[in-house]
Amino acid sequence: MTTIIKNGTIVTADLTYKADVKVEGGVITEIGPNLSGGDELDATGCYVMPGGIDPHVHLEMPFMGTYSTDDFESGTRAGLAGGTTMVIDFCLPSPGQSLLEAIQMWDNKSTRANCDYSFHMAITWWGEQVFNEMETVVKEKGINSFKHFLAYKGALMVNDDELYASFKRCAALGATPMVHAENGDVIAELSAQLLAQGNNGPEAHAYSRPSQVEGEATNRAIMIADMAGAALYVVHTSCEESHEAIRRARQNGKRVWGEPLIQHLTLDETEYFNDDWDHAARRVMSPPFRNKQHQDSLWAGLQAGSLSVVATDHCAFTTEQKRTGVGDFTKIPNGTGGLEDRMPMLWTYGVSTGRLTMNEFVAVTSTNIAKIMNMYPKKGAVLVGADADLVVWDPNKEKTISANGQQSAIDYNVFEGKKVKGLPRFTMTRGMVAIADGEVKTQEGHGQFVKREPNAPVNAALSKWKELSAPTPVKRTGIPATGV
Ligand SMILES: NC(=O)NCCC(=O)O
Ligand SMILES: [Zn+2]
Ligand SMILES: [Zn+2]
Repeated sequence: MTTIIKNGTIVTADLTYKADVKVEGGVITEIGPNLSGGDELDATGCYVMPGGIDPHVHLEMPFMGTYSTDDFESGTRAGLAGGTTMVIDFCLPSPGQSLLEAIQMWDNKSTRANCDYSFHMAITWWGEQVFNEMETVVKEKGINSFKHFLAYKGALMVNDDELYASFKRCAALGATPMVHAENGDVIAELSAQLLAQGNNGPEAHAYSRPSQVEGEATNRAIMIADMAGAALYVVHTSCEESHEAIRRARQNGKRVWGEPLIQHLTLDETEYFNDDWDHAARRVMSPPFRNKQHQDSLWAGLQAGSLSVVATDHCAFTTEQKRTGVGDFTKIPNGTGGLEDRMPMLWTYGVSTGRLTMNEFVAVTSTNIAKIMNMYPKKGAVLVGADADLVVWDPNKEKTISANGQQSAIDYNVFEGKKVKGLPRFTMTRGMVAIADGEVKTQEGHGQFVKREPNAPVNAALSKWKELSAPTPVKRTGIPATGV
């Protein structure tokens, strides 16, 4: 089947120009003026951009005694409705479980995906088996990124010795370690203290995770990665302290990326002070929403390039699930939604306000992610030969975000009432039109797993540099005799 996207303006991470796009067999086969010979999609007045890639989602995630409600079907449908054409989920082995067995479980869940997807592997425990299986995960399973939690003590958290060992293994395999950077020990202490003082509402979740716990853990992870010779991807960077550590590291030549979430960019801590318990609990996530100064820092980081991508950490729980934590904030399942709204929210609050150019928008929602995760230009590009994961973006289309009519399976939306201007006219996943003028035409199971090779250019450059600058013995001529 041949489709021509006609009369649009192509916007990539570095170019803006008028051209038509021909799509055949799921890939882009021609770009140029006046193309014909297929079904036509009218892109008059629209921008034709690489579809969004969300590098951080948790679909049907087993967490805090339950499962996140959006699964690979509803989650990817929500993504497509908002212009996102690929997601990367986290494969989470339970303690002691084989990494390969966990991949099998994630493979089973993801067969329902409506768009392409990939996995990061989480390192949730450490031992010889994990060390050995990491090689198979990279070389045979096509996963080149490994996530480490410094928070969630007693559950997903790993200690510094495990972190250093795993980071070294990642470096040796040409893979990228990732980190959820919050100091889990301090959070556990603060949480117990708050509960003992009668502070048990959702606002105490924010009190228990001040920005210092994030700044400390980010800096620690950066330094440990540097000593291990590994690059580092810091997920959900939410505050100036964490951004500062990332900014400093990058200025010093360290290969570190920071990932703010659309929620942290546009929602703030006052949400937790709402006197409706449900309203506040629905917004409980880690790290919590911050104040305006932290938000300004994140926006500035996207502008300056010290922060690289925008994600959602989509991990959606229903109100019923959130209510598990009535009387004890530590039991409120952590996570919020955002897959459907990331692109329109970032366009409205970023591009339309002049904080980001359109090209920067494409970079942080798609191209930078494809490059860091080593799947560019198959993904994240409008180029001949690239997958036809495209969004025809109408900058004049408007809506007010509401849980009513959303694709996500949960019963509320943390962006409820926000007015957005800039929405998909068409979203195309590997050549298939999944969204057409608001009409959802997704096909369950259309999504395919995207294998990602190790040794991305930056990882390869870093390992060469680390090899050249490794400690070497000094060649001496005059060595005194021993035992004299
Ligand atoms: N972020 C969050 O609160 N939930 C999802 C799991 C994680 O990424 O920490
Ligand atoms: Zn996290
Ligand atoms: Zn997450």
